[in-house]
This record gives sequence, C-alpha cells and structure tokens, in this order.
Amino acid sequence: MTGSQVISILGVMTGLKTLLRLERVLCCGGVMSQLCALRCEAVRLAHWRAAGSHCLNPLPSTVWTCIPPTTYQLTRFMATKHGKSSGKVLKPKPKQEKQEVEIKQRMTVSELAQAMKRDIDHVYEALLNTSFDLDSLEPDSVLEEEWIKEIVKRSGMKFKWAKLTEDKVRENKDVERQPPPDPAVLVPRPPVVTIMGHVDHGKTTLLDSLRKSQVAAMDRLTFVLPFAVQLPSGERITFLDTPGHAAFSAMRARGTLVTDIVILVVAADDGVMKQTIESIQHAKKAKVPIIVAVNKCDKHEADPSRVKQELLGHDVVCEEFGGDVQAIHVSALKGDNLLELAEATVTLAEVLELKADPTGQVEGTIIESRTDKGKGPVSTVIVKRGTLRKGCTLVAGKAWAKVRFMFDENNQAVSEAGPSTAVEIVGWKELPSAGEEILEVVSEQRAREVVDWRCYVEEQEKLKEDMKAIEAKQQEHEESYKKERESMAHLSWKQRKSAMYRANKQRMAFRPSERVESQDLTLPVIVKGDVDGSVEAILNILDSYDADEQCQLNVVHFGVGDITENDLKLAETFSGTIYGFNVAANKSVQQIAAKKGIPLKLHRVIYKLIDDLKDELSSKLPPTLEENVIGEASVLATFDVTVGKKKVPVAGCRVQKGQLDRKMKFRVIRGREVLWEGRLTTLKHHKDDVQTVKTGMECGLSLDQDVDFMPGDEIVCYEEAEKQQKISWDPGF
Ligand SMILES: Nc1nc2c(ncn2[C@@H]2O[C@H](COP(=O)(O)OP(=O)(O)OP(=O)(O)O)[C@@H](O)[C@H]2O)c(=O)[nH]1
Repeated sequence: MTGSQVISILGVMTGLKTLLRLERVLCCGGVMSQLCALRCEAVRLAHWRAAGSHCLNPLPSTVWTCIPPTTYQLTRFMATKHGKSSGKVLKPKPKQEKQEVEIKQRMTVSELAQAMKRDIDHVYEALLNTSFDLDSLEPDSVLEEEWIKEIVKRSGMKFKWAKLTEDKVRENKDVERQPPPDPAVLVPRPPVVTIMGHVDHGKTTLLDSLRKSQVAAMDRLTFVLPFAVQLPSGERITFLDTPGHAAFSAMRARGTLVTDIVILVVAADDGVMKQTIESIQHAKKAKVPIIVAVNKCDKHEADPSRVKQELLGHDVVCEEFGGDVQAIHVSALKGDNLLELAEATVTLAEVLELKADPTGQVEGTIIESRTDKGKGPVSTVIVKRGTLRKGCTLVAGKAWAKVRFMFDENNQAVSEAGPSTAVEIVGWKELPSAGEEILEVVSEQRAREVVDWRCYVEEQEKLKEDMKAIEAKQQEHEESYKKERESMAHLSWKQRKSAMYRANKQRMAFRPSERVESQDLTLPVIVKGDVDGSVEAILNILDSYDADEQCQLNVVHFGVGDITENDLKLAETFSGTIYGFNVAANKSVQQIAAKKGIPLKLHRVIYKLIDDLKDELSSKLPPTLEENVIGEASVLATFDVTVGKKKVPVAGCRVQKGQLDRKMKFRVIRGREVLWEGRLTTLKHHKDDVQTVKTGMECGLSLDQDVDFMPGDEIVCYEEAEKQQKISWDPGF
C-alpha cells in the first residue's frame, strides 16, 4: 500500500484533523502532491456536508449509507478513485425539517458535537474554509458564540438557546416579614431620633451634652452609636448619631429609615446651609417629622429668627409662623434648653402614637457593622418588633447570627432588647451590611436555608446581568465580524486568512504599548475601612471621580477590617496602593509591604485620606512644559556673513526686554506667525561672542536653520521648565 493510500484511508477513517496533522508530518515531495489531492477531496466533501447532508458518517470503505442526488458526482468521483461502487440506486431524499441544536454560551467542541449528535470531526470539517485557526482547536476548546452558530448553520441545522433549567426547579426559601400585629398587643415604645444638620452646626456636641459624656473631643466619624436618654419623667428617647459630613449622606438616608423623628440642628449664627437642606429632603422623603434645634444661641451673632425665616423657604414651617414644627433655642455647648428639646421630642412622640408588638419574632435594622478584634463580626441594631434575646437566630441580608452576646451603648452586657432599643450583637457568621433588615428565624438550619436561597437569587441576578453584558458584547462582535467578512467577500480563503492574520498581528503589536501607557496612567487602589459605613463613605467619594482622561482610578478591592496579607497580594498583583481608614496593619504586614514596596497608607481622617489619594493621582501625571520668557529683542537690520563657502543670514537686533541667553531656546516671530524655533549658532556683541545680551544692548545673531530675517521681526528668548500637573478631580472638600 502506498503512503497516499494509507493516508487516504486514514483520512476518511480518522477524520480531517488527523489528516491535517499527518500532512504536516509527511510534508515531503510526491506524498505532498497526493496529500494535496486528498485534501481537496476532503474539502469538497466537507463542502458537501456543509451544504445540507444529514448522513455524515462515512463507512471505512468510503461507502455512504445515504447520499443526496446533489452529491452524486462526488460519490462517483470517490467510487472511481478507489475502484469500488456501492451499486445502490440513488433516490432523491425528501426535504426534511432542519435538525434543531440546543446551544449555550461557551460550549466546547465536544459539547457542540454531542449537541449536534455528530462526532468531533464534523465540527472540524464545518470550520474548513473559514478564518478559524483549526490548528489550535482541541475537543475541549471553548467556542465563541459566532462560531457555534456558524458551525450549526454550515451543518444545515438550526439552533435554539438552551434554557437555564434550574430557575424553575428551586423553591423559594426566603423568610418574610410577619403580617402587621394585632392592635390589641401593641404597647407604647420610645421614639428613635436622628440628629441631622450641616457640618459644624453642633450635632456631636448636642449628642454629647445629651449623653453627658466627653466623646465630642474625639474624631467620631467612624460609626453610628445609638444611645438612650431617660427624662426625669421616665420617658426614654433613643438617639442615633449620624455624622454630618457630606460623605455620609447615604448613611443618613438609611438612618431615616429607622427614625421616628429628626432633630434638625441649625446653627443660629450660620443659618440654613447645603446639608441642612439635604437633611430636610431626607426627612421629607422618609415622611419623618422634624423638630428644629436652633443651636449656638449662646453666641453673640446668633439670630434664631433668621433661621426660622430661612426654613420657611424649604417648607419647614415653625409654630410661630403658624406651622406645626417645634423649634427649640438651645446651646449644645452650654447645655441650655436641652430638657425642653427632649420634652418637645416626647410630646411629638405622643402625637405620633408610637407603638410596637414586643412579642413574636424579632424584626429590626442593622445600623452599622464592623469587625471587632476580640468579638468578631459585630453589628449595631435597632429592634423594631419583638424582643431580642440571647440565643435568637437572625438573618440579615446574606448573613446570619445566633446571638451570643448583646451590649448596650455603655458596653454593658444586656440579656434582652425590646422595640426601639439599640444594641450591639455578637454572633454573626458573616458581617451583615448596614441598612439590612433583620428577621428572626426558628433555627440555625432555617437561617442557613434562607442565606443559601438569597445567595442563589443574587447569583442568578448576576448571571442574568452577565448574560446581558455578554450578549451585548457578542452582538457588537458579530457586527464587526460581519463587516470584516463582507469586506473580504471577494477574496479567496487564503487571502482572507492572511488578511486576518495581518490585522491580528497589527492588533497584537499595538497592545503592549497601549498597556504600558495605560499602566502608567491608572491608579489601582484597595480600600479598607473599620466599618461598612466608612468604606461606603469613601467609595461614595470615589464615585465622584471624574478625571479618567488624566489618570484612571481603579478600585480593585474594598472591604472592612485591618490590612491583611491578602490585601498585599492584591496590591502587588495590580501594582496598587492600599488605603486604610481607621484600620491597622500588623508588623508582619507592614514589613512585607515595605519589603515589596507596596504603598500602604493608613488614615484616621477621611479628607486626609482623599488628599493623599489626590496627591498620588497627581504624581502619576506626566509633567507639563511651561514656558518662561527671558528676553525679547527686535530685528533692526539683516545681513549675511560668509562662513566657509556658505552665506549665513544674521539679524542685527536690539534687546527690548530682559536678556538674550545663548543657552536658552529662541523663537522668531513675524506679525502673528512663528517663523522658527530652536537654538542660536552665534550671539555677538560687536565682534565678540557673548553668552548673554541685556536690555538696551545691540547684538548680532544667527540661527541653527536659515531664516530670511526682516527688520521688525521679533526675537523671543525663553526657557522651558517642567511643571507637575495636578489631578482635576475635586471631591468637593
Ligand atoms: N458657641 C457654641 N459653639 C458650639 C455649640 N455647639 C457646638 N459648638 C461648636 O461648634 C463646633 C462644631 O461642633 P460639632 O458638634 O463638632 O458639630 P457637628 O455638626 O457635629 O460637626 P460634624 O460632625 O463635622 O458634622 C465645635 O467647635 C463646637 O464646640 C453651641 O451651642 N455654642
């Protein structure tokens, strides 16, 4: 048997890809020409198959089980070549419904073959005569959507998308809020009050005076810590402390969700400001009534009437203007009138008839959560319904807890917390997010079930979003692919392939340089904060970043807790910087960071962290060239001097301003046109070569390029200095 016979039989038996491989191995002389013939044959065969045959399984002896008349000639050609004939009468096959193939994203070659009920070679063959690089194709290679569709089409089949079957199968295991309680079981509950207002209007001082503690002196931007105040009459008020900084507006918005009453602090010496208005809007949106605390009334320049007048413009109508908003004049600093403020709050609470059911399953809200070194994940919660006790099983978002300990605002362990009470809970398996709703469940197993379900739902949502994004991307891709193919329609497949190769090569060559450039102008950052709220606040600020055209800011990771080695790994991978707010980095982390040169920046004040980030962004920018004019001269006369055989034009000038310095750069200007820029070759005063010529002096100069000077031309001498650019991003503080 000759080599070509062996190959031809193998080619038909083992499939085209094997043939292509053999072809490479036996790529010599006579065998090659026979191989070419055989390849043509296989290609024609593949063409025929692609044209719509439904019986693609050749028998080893090249006898075909059923052959449509359109391929009759081909069959004859093959039969003659191998000296055999099937001897069967060929009948036209009735037209059949196209076979349907269920496809999905990212199918592999063997998966597609299986879905088509064909062997793998069929996929290879269908890709013949396309721009697809067959050499790199393996059975487990993932095919792009466009190719999956092309293969199905070329096989004379039609596709339909496979469904995500899991959707219907899983049963909803979520936990629901209980129905509204029976009014008969309701008992009065203390009001939950949020203090809001513009920066520096005295919120913290007011809270501290109410709490009679001295925490005001500390930077308390970190987390919301509710506390209860008891009036001499016995009534209680739960206060939520929400920092007034703009960065915390999201947290404030959340604060209003659990709030019954907002105390709006307005400094009597400053009046209604931006965040006063924002606070009013939050309260109105949440339909929470307001009490105005006109603060700093002890100050000379205090003008409480002006404050109330200004509030009118924002639909806050105080009682003296006929409205129902109580305004109490206080001095948070001196503690004046605070009892009146508390009493006004209790009065309003009575009007609101605040009641809750202290029995039944617990419902509440996470106000803040953080990781405590000793206690692990800890959250501050406000109970809205039921009575929280040690041992309760709670679910909040995708986190669950078996309550191990509870602490009040003085860090004292408590055993139960009823409606409107704020407590710190220890016992979470994961850190819940601030703002999440807490619901009690009957058992740990039920909690796990709920969390599992919620994770599943989130995954599904994400999957849907991903699919949408993938589809959009694919459509875009398909369109450009179509265009590419249209522009190559007149070319042979070889020409087409080499054109595509050239295009790819160009693209590949372009990428590294692009990458280098974008690497320089991207700042990857990792943000860590002590609590959920501070990380959110920082991310909210970063959301306002709008200087991408100067340098891209890329948050590669964020989270709650101290800096870990994992953060370092991420920073190292992305060449990024770690920013920590109110978190620590232990010695080993610091040492690794220092050793690997990973920037690790820890701050305790948010605006300082942002300033630091701005500086780092600015440092990434290339310096700009700034021009300083050193002197100006005007051309009075022109003449040529002979240097060797060459005539060199010379300008006779007078220095009008500053001085001309030979070392510096020069420019010749005529009218508004710049004729030349460059260096001088000579600068002479009378007959002497000089370095500088000062104002009022005359000189002769020639340039490094011939310019036809004219009297009246201006000569400008300047120096270029590099100037560090500043990032244009302004986060507003
Ligand atoms: N004279 C006077 N000063 C006050 C009064 N209340 C607060 N201050 C001062 O105003 C400044 C700001 O007070 P804070 O309580 O920190 O104001 P804040 O609204 O909590 O500020 P942020 O937390 O930054 O939003 C401090 O210097 C206080 O001492 C007051 O009733 N009278």
